[in-house]
Amino acid sequence: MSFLAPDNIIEVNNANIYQQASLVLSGLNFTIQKGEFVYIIGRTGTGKSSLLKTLYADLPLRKGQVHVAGFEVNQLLHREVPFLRRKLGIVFQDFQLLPDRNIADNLTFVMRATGWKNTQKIQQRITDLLQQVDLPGINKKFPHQLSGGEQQRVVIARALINEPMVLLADEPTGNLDPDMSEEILKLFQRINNSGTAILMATHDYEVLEKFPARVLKCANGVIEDLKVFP
Ligand SMILES: Nc1ncnc2c1ncn2[C@@H]1O[C@H](COP(=O)(O)OP(=O)(O)OP(=O)(O)O)[C@@H](O)[C@H]1O
Repeated sequence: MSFLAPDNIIEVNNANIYQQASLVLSGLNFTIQKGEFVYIIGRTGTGKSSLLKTLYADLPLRKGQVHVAGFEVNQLLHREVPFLRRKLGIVFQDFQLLPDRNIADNLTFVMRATGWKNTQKIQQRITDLLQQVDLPGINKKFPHQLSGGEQQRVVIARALINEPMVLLADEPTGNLDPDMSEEILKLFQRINNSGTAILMATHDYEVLEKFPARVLKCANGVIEDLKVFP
């Protein structure tokens, strides 16, 4: 039996991360506290995405223990995974909005899938979320009518629907120019200031310099806790 310390949102103990038969990262030990902002850096192929996928139970953990938002990820049954995902917000590099639905319908789709039933409450939550990401009133627009940065902010709104305790972001600025990236980071800071922990994989050293925070570096099959960049 093991417990998540009350101030920790993520605990990783002696974990190995695999992709198929290959060991990508080994002997991982780190914790992330509630409300922390942490980057994962490392060259391409060093395992940043694989680590995030393990945290949201998209890759099985074969060795070690991982606790995320009160769930022991390595013990989760397949049917329990959605309960973990509801405690998380997940943001990827490619925006992954449904192209044939407007923004309100994109958000409603996820809300209904995660148990929201009351139409009035759904509409109110959409208004609040779009306000939160500085895109009020874009409900009826379609994804292709928005810039990349705007689409990414809608994705972030979608990730915030169920008030996650932690946001996992995989290269969220990977497809954006520097100004748009800065907007996304400012938004992340605001979200973080309101108490949501953020774990963000990135290659973007400009972002690290402008918005310094604790850094976990993936290299040579292990993770080094640099505390702060550089
Ligand atoms: N679906 C997969 N099947 C098999 N091997 C994979 C798969 N996805 C990734 N890998 C391998 O696992 C290793 C780690 O990849 P991963 O995507 O986690 O790295 P990354 O640091 O996130 O890279 P990038 O910055 O390019 O996204 C790489 O050697 C990669 O080739």
